[in-house]
Amino acid sequence: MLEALSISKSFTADVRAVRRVSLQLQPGQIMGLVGASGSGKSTLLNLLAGLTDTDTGEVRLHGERLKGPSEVLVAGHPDIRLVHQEYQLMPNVSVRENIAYTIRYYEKAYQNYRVDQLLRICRLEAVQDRTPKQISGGEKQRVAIARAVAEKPPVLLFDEPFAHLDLPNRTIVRAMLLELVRHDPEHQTACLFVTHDATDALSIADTLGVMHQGQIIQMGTPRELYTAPRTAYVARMTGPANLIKAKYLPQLGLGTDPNPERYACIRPERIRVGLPDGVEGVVKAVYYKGGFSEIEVAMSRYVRLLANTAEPISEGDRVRLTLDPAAVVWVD
Ligand SMILES: Nc1ncnc2c1ncn2[C@@H]1O[C@H](COP(=O)(O)OP(=O)(O)OP(=O)(O)O)[C@@H](O)[C@H]1O
Repeated sequence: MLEALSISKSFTADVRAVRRVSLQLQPGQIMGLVGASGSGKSTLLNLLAGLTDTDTGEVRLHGERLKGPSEVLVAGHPDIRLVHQEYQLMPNVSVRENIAYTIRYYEKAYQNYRVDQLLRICRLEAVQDRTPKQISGGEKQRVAIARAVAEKPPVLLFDEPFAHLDLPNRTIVRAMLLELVRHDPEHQTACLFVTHDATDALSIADTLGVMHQGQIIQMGTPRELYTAPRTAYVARMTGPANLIKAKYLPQLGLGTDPNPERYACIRPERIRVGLPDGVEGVVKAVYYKGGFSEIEVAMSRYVRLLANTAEPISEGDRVRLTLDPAAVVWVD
């Protein structure tokens, strides 16, 4: 198990990149951390991997304190693999050799078996003899993951595994991570990844944390964070959200709060479109999403709402929206 006990890291007096972060990562668990650019995600990963010294607090692996780079000759720990955004592949050898390199001390027959298995899971069989220069960004990302998991490390850390990938590649990488982490009963890997986009995190993480200004401000299951965000920031980081001041709720057919400036969060899919008793508004924008359209509706001078509809709809149309009181979550 990998544990962070109130770890902090400052670069200068006013750049406190990570502030008193605590977490526990168990074997077989996939944890996602979502945060905006600069929220401290990469710094936290480096602290957890033993590649940066903590100022205060400690990281523990299997119950033992992880030494920082100032205390050891070679920074890091053999049981923890960190996959960077830059992939760090060896440029002049083939994909196959890149993957085999991490398990070069194993018997040849096992090496071949394991590399074949990873090439298959990561869908790299067709490009195995090419060098990294001759493959796409998505393929490079998959080689980097294959390399990291080859030796079945107990802890895998990923910096933005889905960044720079197109939709088909995101889907492949997502399925790969699940297969590699979950479907090997003998080697339960603990996996943590950071991302600025919660879409993938919501679908594969068992536990999701939201980072803001160096702190994890809320942690729970993806469903908990999506349906019960405690702050407006968590609501926005985990998906599309209507954040409406309490004073505007009565005009939308909802009860209000004693504090008129308090925000209510309502997810777009909780708003019904087109019921006869709804409140009327004017469609200002239509974003086609495939199975449905997200529409932006002006309800008054001060209130615009996002809602979803599968019906054909155009800018300028008048629509009626019905807000379910049970869908309101008060946030700070
Ligand atoms: N080596 C460094 N020296 C000084 N400041 C740093 C250093 N590394 C990071 N920072 C600062 O620490 C804060 C957190 O940076 P970090 O890279 O951890 O954020 P991040 O959430 O990973 O961002 P991104 O998503 O843009 O990669 C930022 O304000 C950054 O400018």
